Amino acid sequence: MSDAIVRIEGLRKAYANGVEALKGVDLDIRKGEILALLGPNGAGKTTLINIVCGIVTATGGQVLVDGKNWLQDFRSARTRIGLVPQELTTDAFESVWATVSFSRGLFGKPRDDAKVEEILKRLTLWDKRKSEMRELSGGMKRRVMIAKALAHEPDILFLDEPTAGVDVELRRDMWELVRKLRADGTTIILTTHYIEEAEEMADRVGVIRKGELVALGDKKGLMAQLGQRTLKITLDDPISEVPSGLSEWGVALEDEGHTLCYRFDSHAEQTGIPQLMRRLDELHLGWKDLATHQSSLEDIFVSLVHEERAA
Ligand SMILES: Nc1ncnc2c1ncn2[C@@H]1O[C@H](COP(=O)(O)OP(=O)(O)OP(=O)(O)O)[C@@H](O)[C@H]1O
Repeated sequence: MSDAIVRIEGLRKAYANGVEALKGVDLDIRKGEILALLGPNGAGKTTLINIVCGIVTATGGQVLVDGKNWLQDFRSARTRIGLVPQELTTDAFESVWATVSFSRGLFGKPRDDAKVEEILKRLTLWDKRKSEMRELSGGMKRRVMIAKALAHEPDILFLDEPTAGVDVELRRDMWELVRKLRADGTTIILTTHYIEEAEEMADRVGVIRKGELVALGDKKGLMAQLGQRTLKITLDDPISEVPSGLSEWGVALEDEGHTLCYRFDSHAEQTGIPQLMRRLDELHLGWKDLATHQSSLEDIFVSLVHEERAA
């Protein structure tokens, strides 16, 4: 058994128009972690979140919140979960206080001014409590959305692209805030397009592509699992094309013929490097420098997205 607070099993969604947004996703979310779901536009991230939060109905599979089926035990699941949606959904003329306080009532929680005050202070919104939503900056509005999602005291928080279209400074601010929430014991699942965000924030990263979870792990684990190394061989003299004698290594030519690049799996028993170097000798290809490079999370993500385009 794992320590999953949310267990997603074989989750499927086919929309009425025939789009298969999720094709059987299995995912365990661990208590107290920050999990980032990365994926290109239309990968299925929002659909996944919306199903777990009860906004979209699944066409297959189930979600267990603390071991209980989320539909059979819907009220309890919904109380445990907070959602900050992608779109800002608030009444422009409502005050910050009313927006947050009202949201608490929606979940059947009794009025608790002390709790609302605590949440507003935690999100540095206390000074703005009387302001109408329309008077707030974009960053403040996002904070209110988080306060709203926290109003009924959930311990699992879903953030759907919390920093989309937000400037770098505000983004860092948001990261700080999310870290604080985690330190207070909240489990956080966020979706993002920004690899930097996933790298910076997440304990684990999942990559969703075309409705499937194609990778999952901590950053180092993912790099070890999916990352490749590249050996760059700087030649004495440039060449115009890769000699046929090197075809079995699948090397590429870069830097206007000055550099041969060989991608290899550093975990494989045989990297093929000694044989490649011998072949270079046989072909009388002189070289003056060798360097290896480990692919980053960004390289991995880009190659996964490329695979999608090619598919
Ligand atoms: N209500 C809907 N009806 C029909 N198709 C939908 C609906 N909502 C989403 N889709 C389709 O389902 C697929 C997954 O969309 P989803 O919004 O879950 O992706 P996403 O990964 O969140 O994308 P983005 O990063 O752009 O928000 C897309 O092809 C999308 O067009």
